[in-house]
Amino acid sequence: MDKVFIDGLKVDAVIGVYEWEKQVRQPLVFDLEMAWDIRQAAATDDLTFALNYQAVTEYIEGFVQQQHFQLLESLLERLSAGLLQEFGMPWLSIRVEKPAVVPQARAVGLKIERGVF
Ligand SMILES: Nc1nc2c(c(=O)[nH]1)N=C([C@H](O)[C@@H](O)CO)CN2
Repeated sequence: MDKVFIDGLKVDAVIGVYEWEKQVRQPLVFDLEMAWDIRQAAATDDLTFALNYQAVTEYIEGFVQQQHFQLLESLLERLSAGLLQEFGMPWLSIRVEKPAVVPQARAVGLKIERGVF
């Protein structure tokens, strides 16, 4: 299956389990791979038949800025469910980094896959 990707999407979010984290916005960085058969878009040269990565980007920005979760797990589970429903891709892989929150590490985070590949 073909894949559409978004790499290094930075969105500021209120997220974290500690009290100080509920008072500030922290950067999150998302990487996505989304399964999509690109052949109809390629044959017609028509965005209507493509998985529009600009629209996906704007959906993620809106979702993350409106939600206030403690755990990255909660954010990714709900965000991936929303993306599958809104855009109809059969499968996605989504990775989120919280840079610089754990001083010993460059970044921490998680990666999940949802849907059927
Ligand atoms: N698996 C997870 N571990 C941790 C999370 C998380 O969301 N998922 N969050 C935190 C804190 O909020 C972190 O930002 C600071 O240590 C800790 N561990």
